[in-house]
Amino acid sequence: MSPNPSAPVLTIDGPSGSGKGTVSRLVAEQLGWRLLDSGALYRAVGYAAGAAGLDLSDAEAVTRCALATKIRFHAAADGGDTRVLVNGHDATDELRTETGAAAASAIASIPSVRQALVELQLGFRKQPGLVADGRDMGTVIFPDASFKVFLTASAAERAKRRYKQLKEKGLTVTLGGLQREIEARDSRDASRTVAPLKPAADAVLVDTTGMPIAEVVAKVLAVVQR
Ligand SMILES: Nc1ncnc2c1ncn2[C@@H]1O[C@H](COP(=O)(O)OP(=O)(O)O)[C@@H](O)[C@H]1O
Ligand SMILES: Nc1ccn([C@H]2C[C@H](O)[C@@H](COP(=O)(O)OP(=O)(O)O)O2)c(=O)n1
Repeated sequence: MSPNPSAPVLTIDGPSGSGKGTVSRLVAEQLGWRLLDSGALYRAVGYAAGAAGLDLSDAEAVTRCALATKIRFHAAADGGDTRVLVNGHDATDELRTETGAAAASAIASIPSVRQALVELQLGFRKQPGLVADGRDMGTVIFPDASFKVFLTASAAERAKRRYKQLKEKGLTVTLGGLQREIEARDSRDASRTVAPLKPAADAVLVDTTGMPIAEVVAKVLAVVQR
């Protein structure tokens, strides 16, 4: 099936740990729509560039790498996290680390790398609809989306959520270290010149601090169903 520019799109943007991934997955399930985890694309390119020994600030080399990297999503056989295959290698676990996130954020500030990933992202737009999770879904990739949400939460709560999530995955992290990493990443994502992290003018803002996931999902579904 080819992309369908008339398929409805719900964009869910926001900073790290605001709940985009979790909420996008649940909302896509409820609506029966497809899902685009755009962060996983940037993580995959950062990973491929690192594996190839590239300097992550070398715009030309990383852009060539972004164009050449084969990224595939596969539903996990046990119903767990979707697996991400990078050039045929299941890199899901490496991609979810904070090192993977920092590499993604670094290469994501290169305009030609972002450009290299545009077509791929547009290709996810198919009937019956798409939930697109990221930083610039509502501002740059799908500016004509019918439904746009921007999730936020206090920096302290986002760091606590990420801490719990990574601990549960068995990773060694400290709360203070994570909070610093998340703040550095948010500040880089929000201050870059191309496609910075910011709400689209027509996005509905939802502050999820202290809000249970089910309530966030209900609020987002209400945006689509109103
Ligand atoms: N509203 C919420 N309240 C409590 N925990 C949440 C909430 N939203 C998400 N989480 C948890 O926080 C962690 C990070 O959420 P995630 O969806 O990966 O965020 P993002 O994609 O924005 O980085 C996950 O472990 C998730 O279960
Ligand atoms: N649409 C996107 C998605 C992610 N990025 C970059 C910036 C982010 O710090 C990294 C990782 O994004 P990801 O959504 O996977 O990270 P979080 O789950 O929010 O911590 O990729 C981006 O620049 N544009």
